[in-house]
Amino acid sequence: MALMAGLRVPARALLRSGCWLRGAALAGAEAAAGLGAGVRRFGSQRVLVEPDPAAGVAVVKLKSPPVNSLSLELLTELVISLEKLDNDKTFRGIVLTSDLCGVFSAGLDLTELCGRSPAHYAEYWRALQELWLRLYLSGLVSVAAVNGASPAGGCLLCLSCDYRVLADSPSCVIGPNETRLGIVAPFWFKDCMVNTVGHRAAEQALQLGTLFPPAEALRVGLVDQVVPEDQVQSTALAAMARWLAIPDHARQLTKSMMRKPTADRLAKHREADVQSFVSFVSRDSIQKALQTYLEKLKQKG
Ligand SMILES: CC/C=C\C/C=C\C/C=C\C=C\CC(=O)SCCNC(=O)CCNC(=O)[C@H](O)C(C)(C)COP(=O)(O)OP(=O)(O)OC[C@H]1O[C@@H](n2cnc3c(N)ncnc32)[C@H](O)[C@@H]1OP(=O)(O)O
Repeated sequence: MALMAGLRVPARALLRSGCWLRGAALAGAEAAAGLGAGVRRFGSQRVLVEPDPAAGVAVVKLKSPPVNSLSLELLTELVISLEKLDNDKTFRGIVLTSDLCGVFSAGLDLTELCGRSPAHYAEYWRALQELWLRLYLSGLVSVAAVNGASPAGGCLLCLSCDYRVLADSPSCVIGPNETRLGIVAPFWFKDCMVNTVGHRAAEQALQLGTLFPPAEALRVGLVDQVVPEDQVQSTALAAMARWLAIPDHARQLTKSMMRKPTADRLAKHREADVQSFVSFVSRDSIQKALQTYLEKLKQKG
């Protein structure tokens, strides 16, 4: 741990801030490329939105150090940003990526699932459902530029997008590792897996809690492209251009036809799903398993 301005800041977070410095340099490059002129970044504390109105695309960056775990705050801020972009006719597509080095998203924030009240668990789960439904059914083209590890809930975010580009680095693992924590992915995560990689591959990955390295993720169809780390965003933007070449109304109706039945399974039973989660996560055995996992993570650090 390093001490900074009276706050305990993990050394890893300071290292990752190297990415933010690189981000500042990139901002200069963007300005030089014309993005700066009259185009302003917006967003919130944990979600940075870099709009390119001329292209109709916004790059949405998760920036909740140290690992972009999906806290209630991050979920809420992401929903708000997506809603804003969905309702703004300027935009036809988003690239979802991470502003941190080496991590796309660590999945659900385990501190939200440990030692809290049933009311808190319910609020948290509703926020996660809201984010998934909004992203999964968004009329915008969504491309995930997966520039870091993306376990469990991080993988769900990627699967909710239309297209996935993963960085070719051994640390960039992606997959549904829930069972390894002693927990169970919700049925709508399972459905997303099945829709993406097929029943057999999904069943194996979900039961075994597999975290796929890039080449395996590509082979199984969990991601669509694997490219060198420094080409993830440009490749995502190139993919976006291909998707944007299709008329919106035809693509959107097709997307809805493909995805609505899956989304409706949750939309029609949201409250039952909340209650099922609350009773599952409140069990002593699950609380113990989550605490133990969280402690192991902290000791590793
Ligand atoms: C009946 C059924 C009904 C409904 C469904 C029921 C239940 C479903 C319930 C839950 C579903 C959950 C899905 C999930 O997403 S669970 C989360 C799974 N995520 C993980 O396993 C990832 C764990 N993290 C890592 O593997 C690594 O941190 C990493 C690869 C992402 C990054 O590695 P680094 O070496 O770069 O960083 P670390 O040193 O490991 O971590 C830094 C720091 O961050 C803390 N942390 C990491 N991950 C999480 C997390 N997910 N939540 C909270 N905090 C996390 C870690 O402890 C370190 O903290 P300190 O700095 O030491 O304090």
